Amino acid sequence: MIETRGLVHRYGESRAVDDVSLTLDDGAFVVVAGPNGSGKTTLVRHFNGLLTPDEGAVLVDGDDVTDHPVTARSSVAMVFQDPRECFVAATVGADVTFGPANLGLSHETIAERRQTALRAVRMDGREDERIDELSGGEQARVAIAGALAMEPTHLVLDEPFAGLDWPAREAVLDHLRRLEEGGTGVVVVTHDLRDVATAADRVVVLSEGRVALDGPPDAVADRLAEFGVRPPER
Ligand SMILES: Nc1ncnc2c1ncn2[C@@H]1O[C@H](COP(=O)(O)OP(=O)(O)OP(=O)(O)O)[C@@H](O)[C@H]1O
Repeated sequence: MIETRGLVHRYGESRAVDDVSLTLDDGAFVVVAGPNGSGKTTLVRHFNGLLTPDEGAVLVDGDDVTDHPVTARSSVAMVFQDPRECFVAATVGADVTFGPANLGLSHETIAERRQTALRAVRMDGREDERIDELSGGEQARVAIAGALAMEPTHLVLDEPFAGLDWPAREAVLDHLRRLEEGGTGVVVVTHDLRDVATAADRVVVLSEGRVALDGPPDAVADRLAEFGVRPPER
């Protein structure tokens, strides 16, 4: 479970996240939406301790992430908006293997995880390719595979569909749905609900750093446009 309590994040005088209290259950598919600059990225970067609260706290499974950053990072995997921020190795296979190898798993388990993760994003068979020679969409898929291979209790993806074509979106979304059914919490940042409406259990809409709407997609759908969020198609 990820919990924020009265979370405030400031950049200078301005409050990018302003008193946000949320509880995100394991096994839920939560969309964080809102207009540009509403604080989505800043909020989710607190979920695994990448940022430090100016006020309030963030807890992962009851532990304050500021005091337990290592636990937070192994429980909550993050895929950044710019996939190049995620990479730690030169080739596809080495990158996806890095996280599980650090967990001290057996070679067999690591290979299985790499295979499953790459298949989920339709990048299997491309282990030896250099990441810097891939297209933006392919890089995004490798970044997602790297997070999937960690088999975290929560997976947080910031605008994961931006560079992907439809087949890749569908493949990733299918895999996210399966993860959620298996008990993994999934958090997706987006400003277009059409990508995720069929999978989402809950939509949290931020406006100027505050929670403006919070509920199941159907319950919030009519008010999304007010906050610059593209509603799901019906
Ligand atoms: N490193 C930073 N330094 C100063 N201000 C920042 C920084 N990062 C973000 N901001 C500001 O904080 C506010 C929230 O930004 P944030 O990126 O969290 O919003 P967002 O909803 O994710 O936006 P987008 O949809 O454009 O990615 C914005 O006004 C932004 O300009």
